[in-house]
Amino acid sequence: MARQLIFVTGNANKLREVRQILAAGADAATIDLTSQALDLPEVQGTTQEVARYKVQAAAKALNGPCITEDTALCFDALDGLPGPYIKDFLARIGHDGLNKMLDGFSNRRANALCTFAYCAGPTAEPVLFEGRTQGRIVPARGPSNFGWDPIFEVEGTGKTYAEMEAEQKNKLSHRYKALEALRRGLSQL
Ligand SMILES: O=c1[nH]c(=O)c2ncn([C@@H]3O[C@H](COP(=O)(O)OP(=O)(O)OP(=O)(O)O)[C@@H](O)[C@H]3O)c2[nH]1
Ligand SMILES: [Mg+2]
Repeated sequence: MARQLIFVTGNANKLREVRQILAAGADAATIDLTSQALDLPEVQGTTQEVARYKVQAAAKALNGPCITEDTALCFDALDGLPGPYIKDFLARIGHDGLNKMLDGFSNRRANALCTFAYCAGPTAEPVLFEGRTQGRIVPARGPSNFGWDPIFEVEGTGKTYAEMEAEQKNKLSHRYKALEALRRGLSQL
């Protein structure tokens, strides 16, 4: 029987990709997803601390099981920053500003890190599932429909996420890899 899960997110783009990835999976029937947008505090810390805190707050608010997702964009030259703070950086300095941040460095490598967190209920310990995709930061190319997609060129493809069709992004993305880990992990819980 399919496991019923509430995905707590306020980000419609994340939800769309998660639904697409689940629908394309071989075992599409194993997760039955609904979603809810809750305004949750997001603490500062490592990506893992942010993820744990957020899913626990969501499970308390819902008084039941749920998943949350956190996406970090980690620059090698900045030892992983902006990381989980990418949302504020993007909102304040945009694609150009993020590119300029790296102009003083020879290394423009970055990785996109997706962390799904599952929490079984208000007092349960969160379980985390990560997926990472390597790339580099480039001047924006492709449609600006989703966050920093136009400035993240995926290693080995010559394309930014924004230049890819949904099918291509959803087969190699940080979110796809984390969702695969979540699927495997949940089947063992
Ligand atoms: O170009 C992109 N391609 C992606 O694949 C992607 N995934 C997330 N993001 C953006 O990175 C920040 C993460 O922040 P975030 O994880 O806290 O998300 P959020 O606050 O929007 O939603 P949520 O916390 O309610 O789930 C936000 O600005 C998101 O829009 C992406 N941008
Ligand atoms: Mg958020």
